[in-house]
Amino acid sequence: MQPIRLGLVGYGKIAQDQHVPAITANPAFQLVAVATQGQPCAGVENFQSLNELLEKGPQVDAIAFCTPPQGRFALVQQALAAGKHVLVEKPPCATLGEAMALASQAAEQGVSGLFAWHSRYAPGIEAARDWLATRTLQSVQIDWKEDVRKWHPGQAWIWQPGGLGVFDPGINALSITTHLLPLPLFVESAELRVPSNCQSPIAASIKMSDALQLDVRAEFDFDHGHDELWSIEIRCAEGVLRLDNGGALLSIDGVRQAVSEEGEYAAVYRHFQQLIGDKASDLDLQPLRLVADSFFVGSRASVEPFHD
Ligand SMILES: NC(=O)C1=CN([C@@H]2O[C@H](COP(=O)(O)OP(=O)(O)OC[C@H]3O[C@@H](n4cnc5c(N)ncnc54)[C@H](O)[C@@H]3O)[C@@H](O)[C@H]2O)C=CC1
Ligand SMILES: O=C1O[C@@H]([C@H](O)CO)[C@H](O)[C@H]1O
Repeated sequence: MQPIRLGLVGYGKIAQDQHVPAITANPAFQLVAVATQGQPCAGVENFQSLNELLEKGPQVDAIAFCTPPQGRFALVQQALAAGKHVLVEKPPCATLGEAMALASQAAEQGVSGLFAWHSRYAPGIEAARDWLATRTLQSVQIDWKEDVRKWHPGQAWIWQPGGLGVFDPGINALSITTHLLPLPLFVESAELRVPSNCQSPIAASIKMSDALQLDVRAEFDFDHGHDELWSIEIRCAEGVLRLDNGGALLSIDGVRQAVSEEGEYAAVYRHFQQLIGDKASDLDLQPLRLVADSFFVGSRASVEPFHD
């Protein structure tokens, strides 16, 4: 079987850390070209833009997008219009409207699209989802705290409009939570703490609920220099489920559970391969909607300026 010829746009941190290793390890894909504005990718043809890749580069069947969310919409639109399958890093776009338009265009074009909510593929998520399916939910506490200087060094885009600030990692927690829970969530209130020299928050407290008044709370912190914390604790009538390390670890009533051995991005690309084979798409908008609603209803507090 011929491999899926893959182009990649935006050869930055996540492309180097995760995407290229996952693509290289999956024989169903062959990375044949990269379009990027930073350092080139070794071993493949490099182009300065998607336009140039599509016009002058080798034939590709699919394109992975690892650019910042601002400006990504036009790029993905161009790939869809060219009949390419698309894998789009999170958050899919800078706005909910753009993401909705991409979902419609992928359907109209009859190509496969994947909004790669990578945290949904963490090793403990499916076992957690199976356990929760027969339990009585009481409350959810999300704590998602990391150091932006470690994960986004020098990335000014994250503090600009459309860059989401702390919701850039925080949306991962929302993508897991919305995948685990049976009913859609909505935002009741939010407090956004925005550095005086930034356009997006460095910390946020969010209160969410669902149609059955489930109490869901989230604390996001992007300036959390010491022990990073990526945890979701779900209290049920029958016991307490806890995901730690971004979903890599699962415990129930304090007892560690067996989890998958597959890494997040290996699973993302295996899913993308399956969608292409099934002529299907997976373009969930709920995590981005919760972020948009947090910005809609969130109170703002100005905090000290951020310096990288
Ligand atoms: N940094 C991290 O730990 C993670 C980041 N992500 C997501 O991946 C996306 C990218 O993040 P990073 O890799 O950290 O950012 P980055 O700033 O390191 O990389 C972005 C890359 O896109 C390139 N680029 C920008 N505009 C372009 C254009 N029009 N055409 C071609 N290339 C263009 C830049 O030259 C740069 O190489 C974001 O949406 C982020 O949320 C996802 C998981 C983890
Ligand atoms: O998607 C993302 O993951 C984090 C980090 O890589 C691990 O939590 C990063 O801030 C965000 O872009």
